[in-house]
Amino acid sequence: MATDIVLSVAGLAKSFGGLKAVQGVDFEVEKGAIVGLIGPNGAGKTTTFNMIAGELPPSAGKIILLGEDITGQRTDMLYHKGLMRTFQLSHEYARMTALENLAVAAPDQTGEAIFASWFAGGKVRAREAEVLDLARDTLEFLGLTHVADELAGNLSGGQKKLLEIGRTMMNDSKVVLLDEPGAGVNPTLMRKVAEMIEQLNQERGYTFCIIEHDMDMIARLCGKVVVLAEGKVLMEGTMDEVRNDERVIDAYFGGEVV
Ligand SMILES: Nc1ncnc2c1ncn2[C@@H]1O[C@H](COP(=O)(O)OP(=O)(O)OP(=O)(O)O)[C@@H](O)[C@H]1O
Repeated sequence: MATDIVLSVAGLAKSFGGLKAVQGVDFEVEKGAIVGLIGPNGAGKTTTFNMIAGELPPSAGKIILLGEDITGQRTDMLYHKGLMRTFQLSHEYARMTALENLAVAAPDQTGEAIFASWFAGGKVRAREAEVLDLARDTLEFLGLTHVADELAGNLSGGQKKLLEIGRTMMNDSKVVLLDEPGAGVNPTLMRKVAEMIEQLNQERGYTFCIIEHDMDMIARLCGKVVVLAEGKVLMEGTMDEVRNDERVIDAYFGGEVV
């Protein structure tokens, strides 16, 4: 395998009873790339993410992260290997503040999630002070400093999306799977989310794989787009190639020009 491939899936498949949700999917994500994973509802995109992120065991196939076979490894193991995902519906801790939500996403010095020890009492350790500093810096990067002490449950949908991206920054994740970062976000915030992704990609070297239904966002961000339909890769190419492909127009866009 070429060294510049950070993530690859080969023959990835998942069945739920008799339903073949994902049927032998292959694609590669190059280091420093932003790859789009698109397709109509029910195409198998989230199921593919769930398998890569260790939430669902594949029925068949292989997942290679940074040269290592990670097929079937759990989410927490992958977290320590620098792979994180965000969710279509944000997964914030509603009764914790925005700052605390980021702090608990950081690993502690031993590499364990800091969450377990966070509220254990005792004096604040040096690492916790460090984590709080990083959480504050991350909030500043996200433009969320003004809501640092607000309960995460009270944030807007868009602010919660930004917080999700912030969680991946607390672990300095190098490979990030974003599941619909634009869903439920207003156009202004959508541009901001796209800017954050570009900044993390260009300035911090993060590699992204993004599921998104907003084609403008995909066109803006992604060099390569992988199109799934009925659990299979229909094609991959640039957004221009994808837009003009008859199979994609038929399968994904119902015959209408994108
Ligand atoms: N846990 C599950 N049990 C049974 N069927 C499932 C399960 N998860 C997904 N499916 C089915 O697998 C297929 C693929 O679903 P998936 O969520 O991966 O699609 P998707 O491309 O992400 O769709 P969307 O764009 O609507 O989010 C669908 O038919 C869905 O109903």
